[in-house]
Amino acid sequence: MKKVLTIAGSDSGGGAGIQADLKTMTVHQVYGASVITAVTAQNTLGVQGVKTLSVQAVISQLDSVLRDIEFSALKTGMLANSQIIEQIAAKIKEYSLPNLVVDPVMVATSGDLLLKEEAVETYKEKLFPLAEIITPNLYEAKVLAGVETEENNDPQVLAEKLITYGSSWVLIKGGHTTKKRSAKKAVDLLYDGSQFIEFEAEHIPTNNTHGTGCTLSAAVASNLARGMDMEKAVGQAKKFITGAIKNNFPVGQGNSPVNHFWRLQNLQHSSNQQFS
Ligand SMILES: Nc1ncnc2c1ncn2[C@@H]1O[C@H](COP(=O)(O)OP(=O)(O)O)[C@@H](O)[C@H]1O
Ligand SMILES: Cc1ncc(COP(=O)(O)O)c(N)n1
Repeated sequence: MKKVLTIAGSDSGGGAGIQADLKTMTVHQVYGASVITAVTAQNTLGVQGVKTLSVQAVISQLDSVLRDIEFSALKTGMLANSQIIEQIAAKIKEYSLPNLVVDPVMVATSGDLLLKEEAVETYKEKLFPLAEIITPNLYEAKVLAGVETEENNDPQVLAEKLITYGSSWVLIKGGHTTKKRSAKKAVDLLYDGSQFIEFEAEHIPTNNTHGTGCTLSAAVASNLARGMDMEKAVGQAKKFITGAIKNNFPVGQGNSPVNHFWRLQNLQHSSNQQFS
């Protein structure tokens, strides 16, 4: 079985972060290991507290797993600050880890900040050049491109800017343009510096989208670990997240997480053609 590592924050509510990643990896039939960067006190209503671990604590977890386990892919989620990003980048280089998926998490769906502002430059300088793919949402893409005005919402222009930071691929997620309940499509844009590929799915009119970004990037990492090329890995991950949003179920009193298990239910009830 292929092994995949997530380096991210813990969501006590179980819908995003490390918890979403491990559930996603499990239903993709890869072995998931985790390095925790921060512990959030979080539920479906929002983030009530954040305790970021010391750089030493993060690196010691990373050394433990990297000395022992061979990973076919890894993803990063909430990295909290620039010191953590810098040290993680150094370790990824040291161990020549393959198939790095960077989800540059900045803000939770609830609006709570998960990254120090000064860390944006460190992402660009240290981590993106090592990444196979970066997966910002539209808001994150604009911050990373240094674009703040409303008129610069064109994902193609943003992708062209972000690819210059050195990742092999950029995926700009369309969830934030499709938050409006009237939206018909949820479109994500993949770019490798020469070709734009759009992934289109039906837009599901719901607020129960907690953990969508984490889940999508963990699915991409799992698919890459299983040997898919980037276009297929993203295409399958997009189908997975769409089903997970569609099949959400009530969890707490706020915005429910996506349903990671729909794929298991689906596997039980179908001949598994869709995911083979
Ligand atoms: N309401 C929705 N209906 C269908 N797909 C959605 C919806 N909201 C988000 N998505 C999809 O979920 C994935 C994560 O996107 P997004 O929500 O923008 O990321 P993030 O959680 O990082 O903000 C993308 O593939 C996006 O198109
Ligand atoms: C620990 C942690 N990591 C990431 C997110 C972002 O997830 P989302 O934007 O989908 O709520 C989160 N809420 N908590």
